[in-house]
Amino acid sequence: MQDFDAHTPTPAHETAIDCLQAGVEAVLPDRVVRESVSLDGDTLTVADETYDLTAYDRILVVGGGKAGDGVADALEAVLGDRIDDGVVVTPDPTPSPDGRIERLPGDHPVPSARGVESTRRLVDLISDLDDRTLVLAAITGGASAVLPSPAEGISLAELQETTDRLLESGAEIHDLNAVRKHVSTLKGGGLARLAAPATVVGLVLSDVVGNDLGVIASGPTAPDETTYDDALDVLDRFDLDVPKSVRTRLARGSAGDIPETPKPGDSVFDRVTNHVLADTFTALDAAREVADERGYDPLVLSSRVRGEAREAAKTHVAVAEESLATGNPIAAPAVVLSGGECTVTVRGDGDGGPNLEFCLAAAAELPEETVLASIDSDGKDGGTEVAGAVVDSSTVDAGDAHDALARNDALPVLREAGALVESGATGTNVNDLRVVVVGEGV
Ligand SMILES: O=C(O)C(=O)CO
Repeated sequence: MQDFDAHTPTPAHETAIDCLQAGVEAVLPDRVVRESVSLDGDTLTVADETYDLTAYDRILVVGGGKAGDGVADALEAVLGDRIDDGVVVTPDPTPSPDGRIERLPGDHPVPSARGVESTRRLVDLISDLDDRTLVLAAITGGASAVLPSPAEGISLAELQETTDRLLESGAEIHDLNAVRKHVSTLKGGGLARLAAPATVVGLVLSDVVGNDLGVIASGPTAPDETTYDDALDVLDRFDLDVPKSVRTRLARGSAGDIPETPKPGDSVFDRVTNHVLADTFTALDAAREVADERGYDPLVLSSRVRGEAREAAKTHVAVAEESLATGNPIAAPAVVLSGGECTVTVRGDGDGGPNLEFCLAAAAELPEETVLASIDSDGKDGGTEVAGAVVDSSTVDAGDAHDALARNDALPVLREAGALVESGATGTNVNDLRVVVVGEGV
């Protein structure tokens, strides 16, 4: 991963960026997998579980998402020629160093034709397995779009339109994925169902608040707690105008004409174990250490902040104000950290994403002696090519900020102010990471 590129005129700005960089480095798949997966003779250990490899004739690696490539690299490094075959689908696939795991392309945030083709290869690999096969599944955020397999009767164009509507709606990921799980074959436990009776071990990097396995990447290896009715309810609640084929499928499912996704207790999960190897808290913990080393009092406010980005920003400004005024919840100089997944309800046609909106809204109200930065850990906020921004009370004029927010156009204003944080694709994906440095730079 390249060093973050950001304007850091003061030590407080530097601290903010260094905290974020350390946070992302702590959740890079290579580091995370090597910390949790090891091979000793014929014993494979994943987190606290061991697998006797003499029980298997074949070991396959499948999966995908934004961190899929890194997970595959690390597994190749740990398992070497014990891996027999594999297909991993990611947005920017790099050739496998030893060619054991095929790396194929998929796209995000909207699924693409090449993603469908790549996923078909993965499906072919895991169809018809026996109980002497071990499947290691890289489950990482972004896979809902990167790894598409539209259900019968739904075209790619219809899946793309449905994804667009869902993304624009401001719906949270639980709702979004309740729909996606019911219009595709691999999601909602579909991968586990296809691979049964093989043993499936999910290696999960969570980008979902609360680490709900049924939601991360739309839960290909996890039981689905949602139903066709839930998916229909999402369409109604957000007043979503989706293609007829999608509504028809959900209605038929709701009427019992199409089988449900596998639920908790279903026998397809008898040989499935999922391990969450890293999440947002892992990143915040590393950021906290950096703040501590710099002489700040660190406080992890929450790894579960969600809701409309511009509203969450106000809460973070309020925390900074309180810290300066009364020393609560922590006295300055302090570093307040948070993570989570904010959303944006798109009303304008500008450029931006949740982290950019968060920063712009905060910049309009931040007290002096405060620096705030917010990034998407994957390095691309919303549909932009930038990770996020770092701001202080002098970054933007409050009126300009409000005008840009009304157009959902945070990117140009923050670019003009020289406030962008650029990292390129980081190769990993947990949630958004935020840092507020309150008080003088130490
Ligand atoms: O579903 C996805 O792909 C997400 O990014 C959430 O894990």
